[in-house]
Amino acid sequence: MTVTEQKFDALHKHRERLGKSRIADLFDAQRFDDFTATCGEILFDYSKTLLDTPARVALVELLESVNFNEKRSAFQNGEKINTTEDRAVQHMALRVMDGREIIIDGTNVTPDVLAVREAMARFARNVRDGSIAGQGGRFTDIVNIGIGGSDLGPAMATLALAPYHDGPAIHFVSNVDGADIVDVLEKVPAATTMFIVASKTFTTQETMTNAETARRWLVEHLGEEAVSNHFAALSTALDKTAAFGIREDRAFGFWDWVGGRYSVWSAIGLSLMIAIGPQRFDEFLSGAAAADEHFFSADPLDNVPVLMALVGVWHRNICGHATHAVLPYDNHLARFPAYLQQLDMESNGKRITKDGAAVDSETGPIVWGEPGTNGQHAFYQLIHQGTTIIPCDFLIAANPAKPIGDHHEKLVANALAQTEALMVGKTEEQVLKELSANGMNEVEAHRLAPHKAFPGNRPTCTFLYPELTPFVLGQLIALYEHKVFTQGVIWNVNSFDQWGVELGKELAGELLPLVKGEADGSGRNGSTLGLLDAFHAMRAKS
Ligand SMILES: O=P(O)(O)OC[C@H]1O[C@](O)(CO)[C@@H](O)[C@@H]1O
Repeated sequence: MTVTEQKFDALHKHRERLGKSRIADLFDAQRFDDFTATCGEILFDYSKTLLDTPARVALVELLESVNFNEKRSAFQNGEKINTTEDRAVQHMALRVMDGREIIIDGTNVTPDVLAVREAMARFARNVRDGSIAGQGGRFTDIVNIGIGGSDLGPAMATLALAPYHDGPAIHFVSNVDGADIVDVLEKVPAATTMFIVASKTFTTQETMTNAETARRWLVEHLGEEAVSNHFAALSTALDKTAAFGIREDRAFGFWDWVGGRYSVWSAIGLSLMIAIGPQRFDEFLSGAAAADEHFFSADPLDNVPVLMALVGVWHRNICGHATHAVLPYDNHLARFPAYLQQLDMESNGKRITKDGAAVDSETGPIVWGEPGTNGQHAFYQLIHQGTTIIPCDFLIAANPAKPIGDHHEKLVANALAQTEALMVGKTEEQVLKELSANGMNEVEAHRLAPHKAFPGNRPTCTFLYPELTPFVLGQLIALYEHKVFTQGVIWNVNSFDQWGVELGKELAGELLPLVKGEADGSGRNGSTLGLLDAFHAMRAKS
């Protein structure tokens, strides 16, 4: 047994020791202080989990057994930790605010980072004040065309920071489904619309198809000469942006050490910067930088992303919980769960270790979620009474984005009520007592009681922050990024590649001629052939 296997084994023993213990029974006067940590003004509460002090000690020992400090330093120092693509991983360099040196491959990348950030800020300011204008005057609408990390980050953050939005309207087009771009083109005025083509590789099928469609539409409305003024690009492949016809001074670059799902801090954040202005964008970066500082310096028990990771490993590997729900009680974070799906599942959805062997423990959980209170009236039934235990993250702002009446107090009361109900539950005896107090006869009360009882003992973590400012949003995202990194270290997987998306892309390329009816499918499986035949028959009828 390796040392890490021994540590996992010890954790399983802690789970056995805790047996049928109730989370609620772990509470004493100290537990809240002891099982919370802060990153700046963000409070992370993991006291409503079935972890006690000895189990937590064992989790920290697990972390030590994988040489976490050494691996975190390698990450921080720009070593090529993305070993299957031979790349460093340094999205933290994009949020350096003090001009400090960041060395990658022997070169200080900070001057280039700052130069692009400054060029973006100039461009954003000029677009916002109208000194860069379209054929019809000041740009009223910006359409970001991108997918995955080139869409989810800016789309999530632009919605999250809606209260700070004082620039032109921003639209996001990602899907190759023509409905996505057509819906947007139907509502934007060509003469005052700018298209930002966001693609790290500038080869992604969905994005390039949408970009070509946007280009054709613009040319139809305004003529070929409009393209240079109505298009910008964000990419690591500046040769390709030029080939598309995008002016050099409208193409903003970044680097291969920025993963797509970690790229909102780079030029990919341009649409967000145009929405909220460069100063607010800097605050967003500063929040992430503050979370970096925290992650790279705090001791494990004070380190929020490390604790998030350890709690997650406890739930995934030791308790066997396969999914993880993210439940923002903050409507502007509606896209946060989708953003985290890519961040977490594309990073740690792996079955092979960094050494090329099959993993011997479960890796990334299924991440999902919706804002509260909406989810309460949809899927919370299963979280409370279903057969699967789902650890949840609740996110709560102390202050509302849009104060009105007592909405916010009601929202917060609901969030706290859910975490309490999930932990405490309600026994059949309690239900029986309530029903008979309400005058129900005994037979009927006994018939209903099992349905109305809640098992409780369902774990939750809560993030409480003063208000969803650009700074806090930057912090929150970076905390989850570093959680994902830490779990990747524990599972010994490469959190920075995504080969699992390739096969589907290849097959889509092969199938396109069949879908277009330009080739026959001999040799393909019966289901795909059957579906193709049915598809062509339906198309022929319409
Ligand atoms: O920015 P690009 O190169 O268009 O890629 C978009 C997305 O596609 C992926 O490579 C997965 O298909 C993501 O990792 C990435 O964010």
